Amino acid sequence: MSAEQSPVGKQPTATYDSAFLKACRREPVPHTPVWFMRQAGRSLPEYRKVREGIPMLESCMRPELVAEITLQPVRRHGVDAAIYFSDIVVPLKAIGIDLDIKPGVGPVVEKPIRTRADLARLRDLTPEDVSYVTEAYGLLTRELGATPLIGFAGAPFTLASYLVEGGPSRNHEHTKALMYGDPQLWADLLDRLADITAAFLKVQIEAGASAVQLFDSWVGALAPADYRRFVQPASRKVFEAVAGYGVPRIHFGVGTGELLRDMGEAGADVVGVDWRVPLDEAARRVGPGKALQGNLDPALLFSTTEAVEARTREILDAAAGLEGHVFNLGHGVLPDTDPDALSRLVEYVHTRTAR
Ligand SMILES: O=C(O)CCc1c2[nH]c(c1CC(=O)O)Cc1[nH]c(c(CC(=O)O)c1CCC(=O)O)Cc1[nH]c(c(CC(=O)O)c1CCC(=O)O)Cc1[nH]c(c(CCC(=O)O)c1CC(=O)O)C2
Repeated sequence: MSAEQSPVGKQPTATYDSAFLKACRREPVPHTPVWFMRQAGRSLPEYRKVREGIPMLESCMRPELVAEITLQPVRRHGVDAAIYFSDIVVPLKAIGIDLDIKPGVGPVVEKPIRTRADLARLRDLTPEDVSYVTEAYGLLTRELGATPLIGFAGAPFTLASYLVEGGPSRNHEHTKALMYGDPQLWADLLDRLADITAAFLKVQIEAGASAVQLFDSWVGALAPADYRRFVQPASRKVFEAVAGYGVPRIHFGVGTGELLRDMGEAGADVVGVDWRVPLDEAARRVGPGKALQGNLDPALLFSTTEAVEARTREILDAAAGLEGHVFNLGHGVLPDTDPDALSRLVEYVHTRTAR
């Protein structure tokens, strides 16, 4: 690791000059960088082994375990970036919301948030609430050398959906009932969540995150006009709060083909695209001045190597004219994915795009 300091914070120059961060900044790259959402986790036997008997949320609070799990896919696949091992509900747990991650279900909130009185339960997040995060970043930045570490958080809409529904939801009916029925309470709820999310991202950047990704996984459930009215102000507040650090800000959601421009305009430097929109079309929708990330259908990894490579070539061709491209899946690695298929994919993208 170089002792030289980069233009951004305490980041070593070798990290600043990595292919991943260059692509995010829309600079020329030696090869297209690759990482995968959910690259750590259940697809890896070494993850299942170290997680044995430890509940998900507890594992997120043990710095040594977090560091080990975060490093596993970097060692195995040779990806161009690590993503901090955590979950989008960790900051909510840290401020005392009574929630758990139930195996096979996902995050479940004991008492959903639906009234003005409930808002008082959403207090500010302080660095002390998540001291284990700062500690784990310290371990990780030492181990990772030049490999950038991505921090992340859930966006206000997606967090609100979990809090209002009380768990994962297909139709978001309680969330939408609140949003349309009491716009002022909704705006106040999203504003609270924006402050909590911004504070959580700041902790991660100050501890060494080289980039951050804001997951608005479920916002594709909204029409563009509703997105702009009910969601964009809070997402913009999060992005503005971390703008001064100068680290790339990635914004991602599923089924967001109609929202790509608005999500970019919320303040992202890099817009994540799922598999439903080809990257050249996504670039037209997003407009100039932003890099794109994506977008292989994660289910394709259950097919043949030939099928994966054929679709990957199409993606790389569609990305050829982009200002910056980070290769990723269109959503997270599915739990039963063959890890060797992921390793082969990294190798394939690197070889195909070597300049
Ligand atoms: O309802 C669902 O489909 C998933 C809900 C669910 C969440 N955490 C969860 C679950 C249960 C599960 O995955 O089985 C619970 C959860 N979160 C995570 C894991 C580990 C794994 O997937 O094997 C797990 C499974 C826990 C276990 O091992 O039992 C870790 C996680 N969540 C997340 C991330 C960030 C990333 O994707 O890279 C990461 C870190 C991955 C890494 O370090 O490589 C983010 C996350 N968690 C969550 C969401 C909301 C979107 C969604 O609901 O799909 C999102 C954002 C997204 O993936 O779009 C909520």
